This record gives sequence, C-alpha cells and structure tokens, in this order.
Amino acid sequence: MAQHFDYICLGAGSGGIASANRAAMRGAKVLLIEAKHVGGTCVNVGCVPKKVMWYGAHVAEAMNLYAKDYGFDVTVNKFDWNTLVENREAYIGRIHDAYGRGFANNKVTLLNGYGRFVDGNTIEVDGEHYTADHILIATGGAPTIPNIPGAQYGIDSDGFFALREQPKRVAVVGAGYIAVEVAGVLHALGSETHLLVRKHAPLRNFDPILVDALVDAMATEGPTLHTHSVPKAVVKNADDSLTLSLENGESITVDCLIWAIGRSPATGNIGLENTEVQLDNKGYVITDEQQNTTHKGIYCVGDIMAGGVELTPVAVKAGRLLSERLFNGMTDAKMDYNLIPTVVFSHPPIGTMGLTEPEARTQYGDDNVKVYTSTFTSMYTAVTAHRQACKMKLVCAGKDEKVVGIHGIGFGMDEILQGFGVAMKMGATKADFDAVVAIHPTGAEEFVTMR
Ligand SMILES: Cc1cc2nc3c(=O)[nH]c(=O)nc-3n(C[C@H](O)[C@H](O)[C@H](O)COP(=O)(O)OP(=O)(O)OC[C@H]3O[C@@H](n4cnc5c(N)ncnc54)[C@H](O)[C@@H]3O)c2cc1C
Repeated sequence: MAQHFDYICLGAGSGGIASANRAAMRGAKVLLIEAKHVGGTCVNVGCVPKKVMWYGAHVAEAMNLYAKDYGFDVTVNKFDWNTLVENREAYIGRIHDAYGRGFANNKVTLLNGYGRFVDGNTIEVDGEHYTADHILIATGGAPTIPNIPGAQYGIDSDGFFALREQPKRVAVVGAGYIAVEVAGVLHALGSETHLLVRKHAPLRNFDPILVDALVDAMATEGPTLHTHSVPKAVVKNADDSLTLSLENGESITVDCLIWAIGRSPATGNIGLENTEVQLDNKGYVITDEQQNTTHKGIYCVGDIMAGGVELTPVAVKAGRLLSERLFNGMTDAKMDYNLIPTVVFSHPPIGTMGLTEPEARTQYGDDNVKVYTSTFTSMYTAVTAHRQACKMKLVCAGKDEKVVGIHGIGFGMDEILQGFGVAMKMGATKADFDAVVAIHPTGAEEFVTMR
C-alpha cells in the first residue's frame, strides 16, 4: 500500500529542501525525494564548490599579483589542486551533515531514489508508491552539451568539479556567468585558459559598463578571450589532447574542454505525461504567480520553472513562500520575481540589479533616464604595480531619479550589492542614495557620492 504524506517534494536541491523544511515546520508530514546528493546543484556542483574555487583563485592572485608590492617575499613551491578539491569536498560533506540534522529536527522524511509521477497524487520510487495531497516539482536542470561531432570529449560544469587534476591547457566554451567564472578560476590557478564566446563578448545581456570592463580586465589579466568563436567539431588526438575546430576556420588544442553553454530543465523523465502539468516549448514547467502548475495540487519552483530566474535564493524563497501558503494559511504569499540582485564571481567580481542602461532607455525613453558612473582604481591595487579598475553605474529614471539599475565591477563588489538591493527594493531615489553618509575608504562609497 502507498505511504501517504501531506506534501512530497521531488528533488532535494535549493528549492525542494527549503520548501520541505518550511512545510514540516508548519506541521505538514513531508517526504523529500532525492536521486543524487542532498543540496542539489548549488551545494554539490554549483554555487558552493564554485565559490570555494574562487576563493582559491583569490589566494593565488594575492600571491602572484599583489603580495610583492605589499612587502611580502613569497615563493610558491607548488599548488596542489587535489588539496583544494579535498578540502572543498569535506566542506560539502559538512553541509550534507547539517542538512541531515535539519531534516531530523523538522521531521522531514528523506528518501534516496529517482521519483516519477504515476498520477497527479502519486510518485513512484524503486517500485514503491508514495501519495500526497500536494506535490512539488523541484528537479532543477542539467548542463547542455552541444550537438556537434566529438562533443562527448568535453566535460561540463559538473565535470569541472569532478576534476582531480588541474588541466594544463583548457578551453571553456560559453558566454554566460558559469563560463566566465570557471574560466576565471582556472586561469587564476595557473591553467592556460581560453574562453570562447559566440559573439563579441561574454555576459552580453549585462550593462555595457560591466561587459566592457570585464573584457578589458581579461585583456590585461586573462583568461584569453576568443570572440566570434562558434564550435564546429572536437577531435581527440593521439596524445589525448583535444582539438576544437571553430566555424571561423580557427582551431585550438587543449588538454581539457569545458562546455558551459547553458542548462536544460530536468523534466524529461519524471512521468509528467501522467499528469496535466504543461511544459513550455523548451521543457520548462509552466506555473502561475503562486507556483501552481496546470495540474491542481502540483507545484513547481526553481530552475525548471518557465520564466524563472535560475539562482539558489530564488528557488529557496519561492519554495518557502509556497509552503507558507499551503501549510500556514498565507493565502496571498507569492514570490516577487522583480528586482533580483545577482553577483558574477568573475575577476574582478560583478554585482548587478535592475535595468541595464539600454533597457532603461527603451522602457522610460532617453529623456527620462539619467546615468551616473564612476571609474577608479581599486584601493587594494593602488599601491601595487598591477592595477585593477573598479567601475560603477547608477541608472535612474523619471523626475525623482528613482534608481532602477545598479551595476558594478571591481574588488569587493560581490559583498557590496546586497544592501543596495534593499534600498532599490524600497524604491530609493538618487537623492536617497546621496543622503547616506559614505563609508570611507571603501569602494561602496562611490555609489552614494556619484555626481
Ligand atoms: C556551476 C554553477 C554555479 C552556480 N552558481 C550560483 C551562484 O553563485 N549563486 C546562485 O544563486 N546560483 C548559482 N547557480 C544556480 C543554482 O545552483 C540553481 O539555481 C539552484 O541550484 C536551483 O535549485 P533547484 O532546487 O531548482 O534545483 P537543483 O539545485 O538543481 O536541485 C534539483 C535536485 O533534484 C534532483 N532530482 C532531479 N530529478 C529527480 C527525480 N526524478 N527524483 C529525485 N530527485 C531528482 C537532482 O538530483 C537535484 O539534486 C549555479 C549553478 C551552476 C551550475
């Protein structure tokens, strides 16, 4: 006989865990099903290992680019990739343990296995049936591999985190933030790194000030950027190296090829044909603004949601709000997908929120947009031979100069943005920004002193 629960969460990634825990805290009997590792993409092959590698890259940059001018006579005998990876995985292990304690405290039942819908109320895992009044789909996504000859010789971002040896020469293909971050880390840690993008620059949808500054930083610091580079085929050579040929006739030979060209939703094999859940033409689950799918009693949050924003805190917040609605009487609870701040852990890091300048000009008209910018040398690098620029922009709209976009690239930007996000969410104007006394000397103070 099927075991019955109030709520089943399919997928124990960012969204599933957050929703399961919150539902259980509100008294629901919850089953959380996970096919691989608790924590999903973010904890195992996303944000967490990525940020650890980025910190590793920071240490390398501090020693290689800056230490000397701060008076340190540093001799680096070697860098042991495996030590970094082992310490990273041990940390992830501790996060897994913490999840386990959380589930025990909240009385969430965790089931290891691959779940499929049998019908709108039933999930099957390894031949057993589990029923629930409410079911959440939070199965996330997976990296996309291009459909070209020899593509299988490359690895994806999951494969990057599985590397137990540092590649000597590596090509990262992709123009999104994952490609930029992976390439930046490998370069800083000492791999000869090539970043190949289809068009004229990476992160093309970001504000131009960020794109231009990132391209400038790559030109002086690396990795080597190859623009207008569309992959055509990959060949494995006798010495195990890989030659990637491009549609523009060029080719590049490396030891490791990483595809970072985007992600696809994990909706293909979960039995949705046995429900009335509708997908869009790319396979993402269609929901309304309260995370309801087209099948009553089935919900969806996170990376597989059509029109969503593929970030961990978005999945977490949507999952929690859904549980508050279903199990705590907050009938109006819904996620606000507007004005979501985000950071790219590039070198230097990028922080961005709201409209880019071109978007604001289209939305409000040229006459109603005023832009403030600031360019300076990050003080961290002001005393060193190697200088690094910091660039910031405020995009303001209307007579009251409401801040509708905030963009920055430079040292510390990853930690700067969150507080400004609060201000923007509250509808702050340029005058509100100016009314705040600057914190000196910081990079952040530029955002409240722009003329
Ligand atoms: C390299 C990389 C770096 C990233 N960096 C950041 C970052 O810095 N900041 C940020 O906010 N976001 C980042 N992200 C994005 C972030 O990881 C995702 O937005 C987030 O994990 C989405 O959560 P989710 O719950 O939708 O799905 P996931 O976290 O992907 O979880 C889905 C889970 O469902 C499981 N599953 C799938 N199908 C089934 C099934 N049938 N049965 C049982 N279980 C199943 C999967 O195994 C997985 O564990 C990064 C992603 C990548 C790939």
